Amino acid sequence: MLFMVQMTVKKPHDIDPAVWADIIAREREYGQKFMKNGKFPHIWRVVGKFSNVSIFDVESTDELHQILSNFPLFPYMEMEVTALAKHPSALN
Ligand SMILES: O=C(O)C[C@H]1C=CC(=O)O1
Repeated sequence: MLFMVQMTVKKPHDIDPAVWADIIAREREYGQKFMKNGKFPHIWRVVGKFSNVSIFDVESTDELHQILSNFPLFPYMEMEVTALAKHPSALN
């Protein structure tokens, strides 16, 4: 099942820079684990925003929720999830 997820980061203005840097480092490591195993094949930056558009390829909505809710940045992100279906004009 394919999902498009837009994640928008809401950085607390008063967060300790070292704490934030640690969260960002753990976020990268956690996300790249799913990029390597094929469950998170795309991530794109939304130009001009601290936001991304990502594609997840998972078995179920429960699996997607499990992955998303364990992102270290989860408490600091708004997420919009869109289920994707094959387009009839798609060549592959
Ligand atoms: O920088 C971001 O857009 C936040 C974030 C969410 C997943 C990831 O790898 O980074």
